Order: sequence, then C-alpha cells, then structure tokens
Amino acid sequence: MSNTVAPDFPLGPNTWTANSVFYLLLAPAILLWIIYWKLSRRHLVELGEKLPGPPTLPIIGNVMSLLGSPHKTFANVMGMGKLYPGGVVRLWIGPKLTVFLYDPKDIELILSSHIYIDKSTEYSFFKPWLGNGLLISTGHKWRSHRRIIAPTFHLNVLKSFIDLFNENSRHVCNRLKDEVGKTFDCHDYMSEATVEILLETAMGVSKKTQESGYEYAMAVMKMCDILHLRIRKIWLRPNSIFNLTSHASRQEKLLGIIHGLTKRVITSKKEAFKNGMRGSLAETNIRTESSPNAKARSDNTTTVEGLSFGQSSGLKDDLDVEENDIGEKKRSAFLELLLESAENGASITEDEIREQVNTIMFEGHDTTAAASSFFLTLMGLHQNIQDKVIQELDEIFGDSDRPATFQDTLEMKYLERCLMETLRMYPPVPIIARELKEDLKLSSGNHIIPAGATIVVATYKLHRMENLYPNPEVFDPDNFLPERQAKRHYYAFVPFSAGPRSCVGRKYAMLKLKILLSTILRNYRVYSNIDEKAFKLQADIILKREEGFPVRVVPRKKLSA
Ligand code: HEM
Repeated sequence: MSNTVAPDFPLGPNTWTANSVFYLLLAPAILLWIIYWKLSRRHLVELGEKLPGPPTLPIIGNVMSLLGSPHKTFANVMGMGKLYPGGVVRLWIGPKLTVFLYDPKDIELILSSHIYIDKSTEYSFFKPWLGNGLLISTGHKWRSHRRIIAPTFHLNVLKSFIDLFNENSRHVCNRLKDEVGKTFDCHDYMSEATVEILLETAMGVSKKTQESGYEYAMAVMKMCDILHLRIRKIWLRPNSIFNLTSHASRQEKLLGIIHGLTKRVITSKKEAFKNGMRGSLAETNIRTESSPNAKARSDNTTTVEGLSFGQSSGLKDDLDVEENDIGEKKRSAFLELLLESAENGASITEDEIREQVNTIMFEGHDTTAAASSFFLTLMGLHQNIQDKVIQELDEIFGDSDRPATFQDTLEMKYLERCLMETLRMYPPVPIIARELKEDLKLSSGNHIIPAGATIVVATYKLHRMENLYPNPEVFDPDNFLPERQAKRHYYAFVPFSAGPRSCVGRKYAMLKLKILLSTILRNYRVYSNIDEKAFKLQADIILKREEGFPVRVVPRKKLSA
C-alpha cells in the first residue's frame, strides 16, 4: 500500500504557467509604478533639492535626525537652525519633503494666508481622539465650525468666567499648603487645575463631573507620547503596522479615559438643558462685580501696552471683533452654544459636538498647564524678576485678599511681560505644520517650496533668532517693552499662531493664566534651583521639560480660605 497522500488540487504544468505569468506581469507593473512615482515627484524633488539642508542617505533621507530620545530629536531638529541661519531648512523624512521656516516674513506668508491652511498628514494621528475637530478639520467644515466656536471665546463670555478663574486659583493655593517645605512637580497641580477650570467655564459643568482632573490630564500626556512616537518612528505611521503594536492597545485604553470624561460632560450639560438650567453649573461664592475697582474704572481696554491678549496688537483675527461691531448681543459659553446651535438646527451634529469638546479639552488644558509650569519655574530661577512681579501685585492689591477683577488683569503689565517672555522662550506649541497644496515662493529669498511639501513653522526657533531678540537664550521680560516690540516684525512672536487659523483660546488662556499665576504669587514665593541652561526640552506635541518642573513654595502671608 502506498503512503503518498494525494494533493487537494493538482500541481500540474498549467498552475506553474499561471504563476509564471503573474510574476512576469508583476515585475513590469512595479517598474511602471516606480517610473510614474518618480515622474510625479520630479517637481517636488527638483525644488526640494535646491533648498538648504543636511546631507541625506539613500531612501531614508534625514530620518536619522528624528531618532533617539524625544529630547535628542528636539535638540537635533531645532539645532539645525544654527547651521542654516537663513530661516529655511529642508529635511527629507523618507520620501517626504519637510521644510522648516523661521523667518518672520515667510511665517507671515503662511499664517496670514487663507490658502495654506490645511494641516499636514501627521495631524491625522489625532483622528481617533479628536475626530474632525477644529484643530485638524479643513475646508467648509472647519470654516463653519470656527464661525460657531470663535465667538464663544469672546471677551464678554470670558469676563463671566472671572469668578470661576478666581475660585479655582484659590483652590490650587489651598492645595499647595500641603507642599510647603517640599520640592514638588508644579506641572501636576497646573494640569489638574487647568482641566477643572475648563470643565467649569467653557464646558459649564461642575468639576465634580470627574473625581479629579488629574487622571484625564495624565491620560492626555500619555496619548501625546504615543502620537509623538508615531511622528518620530516613521515605520509606526501606517495604521496597518501601528495597530499590530502594543501602543495601539495602550491608545485604546487611554481613549477610554479621555472619551469617558467628555461623554460625562456632554450628558451632564444636556441633562441641565432639559431642566431649563443655563450658565455654568459650577458653584462659586466669589462675585467680582462688587470689588471696589470693577465699577469705578472703565474695562473697555483690551490692549496692554503693545500686546493684545498674547499677540502683537498689530495682528488681528476673528477673536478681535469689538463689542461695538456686534452690538449688545448676549453670548453663550462654548458647550452651551454648541448644544443650543444643534437644538436650533445649525449645521452641527452630536458626533461633531463630541469632537469639538474633545478638541477644546485637549487644546485648552495641556498648553496652559505647560505655560504656567514654565512660568513658575522661571520665577523660581529669577528671584529678582519675581520680586518685581510681587511688587506690582502688592501695588494692585495691597494687603487685601480680594479676588482679581478684569481691570486688575489689565494692570498686571509686568506679569504679562513675564508671561510673554515665557511663551517666547518656551512656546507650548513649539511647531505648527501645514501641507502645501500649491507652490510657495518665500519672501525671505528666492526659494520656492513645491506643492506636496510639509511646511513647519518653527515657532521655538523663530522666538530665539538673534536678529529678533538680543541675547535670545536669556529670560528678559523687557523684550516685551512696547518700544522693543514696536521695532520687531509682527510675526516675530506667534505662540498662539496667527491669522485665520490662530488659537481660538488665546484670550481665554491669557486671562486665566493671569488670574491663576497672580493668585499663586500673591500667596507664595516660588523657588527653584535647577539649571536653566541644562533644561532638557521635549516636544511630545506640547513642549515640556524632560525631568518635570520641580519647585518649592514658601507662604507669603496668611492664606485666604
Ligand atoms: C498658552 C496656551 C495656548 C497656546 C500656547 C496655544 C497655541 C495654539 C497654537 C499654536 C495653535 C495653532 C495650532 C496649529 O495650527 O497646529 C492653536 C490652535 C488652537 N487652540 Fe490653542 N493654545 C493655547 C490655549 C488654548 C486654549 C485655552 C484653548 C481653548 C479653550 C485653545 C484652543 C485651540 C483650538 C480649538 C485651536 C485650533 C484652531 C483652528 O485650527 O481653527 N488653545 N493653539
């Protein structure tokens, strides 16, 4: 008896012929595809090769510059500005042409344009988290949603948040009592506070919707680590590969925490809506209208020296609509307006509301947590500068522990300069990336950036250009004296971006930061003994210090309850 098992199907000569034909056709098909790919990229490659940049390796281009720790990558990429002082550096990330710009004339071209407003493909990694929210959407959807959302951050709405800003800032000061005499990471406190403030103001729910903002803030930080990893390690970019890694399951878990919070927020606000409740559901006993300064002085002024809430007053965007332009119209806060709009049949669906809530929760907290942590650390390092901030606060408030009013924030001129200088040296969003749909001739020279390239506005590098800021590596709040500002290009300082896609939360951030930071410095003196020159910066989406933000605080006076 034979042991041979008959194959399920015959391996006859016809099968070999079919395989051979397949391989025979595959080879020319691949060759044709390569020729087509090369021809379609000829314009991109020709113009790309004319741009200044480091030597490339075959196929991978300059990918090696992105490898290593997040700190090393950031130092590598930003360090190239020293080798190419002309304000333009080209990197090939594999086949992808990426051009870093840091001349204010070129940055004006990009940021002021209504054409170059599409985000680069890297922003698509945010999609499972932020969907098509304002940060990444484009075209008609972005335009129509921006029109709905920008007015919810109008100054009139922000002024109604002042009591909650004060209440939450006092809450932070009370919690800091436990840290007196210890060295601790102030970023933990700033993250939690900024989440809770957002919940109570823009979202209009009580912070009790969440046990603490900390868990959400930590989940966001870990999500940013994953997104940053996908940007640096290009083999993790395709979803088909990423989904096979353990990072994908970690991402799933983190999104559970992040989306869990936003779902609870929307449910709670909708419930309140059904019961006819409007305005923030958060409780506060603070009523700043009764403060002596509030009524006595006009609060029409919105510009402090040469600055208008975080940008040169020469720059205007859709947040700069003056009250007179729109009459006395009542404005609603962010989530309230979105729910009202959906009820009234405006073009925003439930899913879109969720995407926007996720976007504002992310953009609104991590950025301000980083800004306030850098600010406190810098105050701790520059005691003489902190002295001046404290002196200004004492002149405004005297011995009183009354809450800050809007008018008080306008008088915090030196504190504002320190905040601007913090945002100059450590912009929380250190780069902005756009995808070019058509060729762009730069203003700074004869270079043409081809369509298909990714443009990176290198804010961090721009803010440290010697021709714009003398001694750019030194923390000097006088860089924002009106006379110095007047001499600089408007686009030499763009921590909040600028133009049609500027940050919608710019004024919100500035007002909140002034109240939060002034309340802390009215109550505590901050100390830090880390070496500023040895700061290890990492840009995992939002700029941070690799080792956190260790500080010590000493009470200045009896704390208000
Ligand atoms: C210090 C604090 C902040 C900084 C430095 C900052 C910076 C920026 C920058 C640079 C952009 C442009 C990003 C890009 O084009 O890729 C941006 C966009 C945005 N920011 Fe902020 N931001 C801050 C606070 C906030 C706050 C508090 C909110 C909301 C409450 C917010 C909401 C947004 C949104 C929704 C966008 C997208 C706008 C659009 O594309 O139309 N940001 N921010």
